[in-house]
Amino acid sequence: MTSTTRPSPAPPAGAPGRPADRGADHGVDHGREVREHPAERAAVRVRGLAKRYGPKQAVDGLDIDLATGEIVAVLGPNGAGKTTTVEILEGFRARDGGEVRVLGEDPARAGRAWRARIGVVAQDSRDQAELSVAESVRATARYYPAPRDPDEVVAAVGLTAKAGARVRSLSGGQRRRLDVALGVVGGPELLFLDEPTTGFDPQARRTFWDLVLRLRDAGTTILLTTHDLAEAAHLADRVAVVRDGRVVAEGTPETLGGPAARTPVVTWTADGVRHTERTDAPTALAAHLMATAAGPDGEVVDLCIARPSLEDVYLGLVTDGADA
Ligand SMILES: Nc1ncnc2c1ncn2[C@@H]1O[C@H](COP(=O)(O)OP(=O)(O)OP(=O)(O)O)[C@@H](O)[C@H]1O
Repeated sequence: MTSTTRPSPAPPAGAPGRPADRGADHGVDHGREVREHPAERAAVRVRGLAKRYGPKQAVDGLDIDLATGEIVAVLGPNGAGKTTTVEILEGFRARDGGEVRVLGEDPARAGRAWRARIGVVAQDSRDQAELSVAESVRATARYYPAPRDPDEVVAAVGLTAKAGARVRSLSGGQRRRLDVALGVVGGPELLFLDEPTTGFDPQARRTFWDLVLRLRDAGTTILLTTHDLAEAAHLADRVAVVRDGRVVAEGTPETLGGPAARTPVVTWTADGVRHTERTDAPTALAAHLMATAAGPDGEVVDLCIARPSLEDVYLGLVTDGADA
């Protein structure tokens, strides 16, 4: 990820409603299925986004949509163009080409009222180090017309015990939780979460996931970038895989990559050799192995039948030479 430090989202606006309708129609664009949403349900609509840094085409014709009230996880290898894309959607970076609508406006021209409707949890934020946790959250809440209760937000991210501690004294994971608190205290309609659980311990990560799902259930639209495939599988309604500056696959965590990518894999050991076979009939193969490859005790050694995980499918999509 690039190490740009973005300004905190700020100021006031008219209080927005937050419809929770998450339905969507479907269409086809550039040979890839793209979900089309009626304008009033589209929180984000991006077509043909392009951004170049010198000779590097960082974003190269990227299309993505988010319907109001859904969580979309953007996945992709280092340097794929995720952060650049997100920063353009947040209005913190200019684009070279393409159409972008975020909450109905072009981020390149949107003003303070629009900014107050989005929340940003960036990767790197180091301001407010001398304030306490509670002071920091209250100070940020004051920028917004309809903020959440700061104490409730501190509790929701599990920092009540640290409410009086100075920000600079927090551990890395605690600081990340505070970042999340600062991103959501304004009550955003659309929340950008950039690798939000980096440095969280497993329990804190679970607590955070619950918070994100509660925000989604209350109608918040969430764009999540993460390298944590378990996080994407747990949280996302849809995932989009970015490679070389464009979306090469998208779908639900259960259907990404299509049926072929989900073919079960049977592995077993015979005569000291590990075997792997992909088959749509794993039970029949297991029965065959039991009849032919079982040892004297009737066991097939280390027999395992598994459906490829989201991580397996993702790696197939982003590995060099993969047919995406
Ligand atoms: N400010 C910049 N100046 C020059 N090149 C940049 C700049 N920001 C990003 N790049 C380059 O653009 C490409 C896309 O970077 P970006 O940070 O968007 O990728 P990413 O998908 O977010 O990566 P990561 O997963 O590592 O965070 C990379 O090749 C990166 O080196």
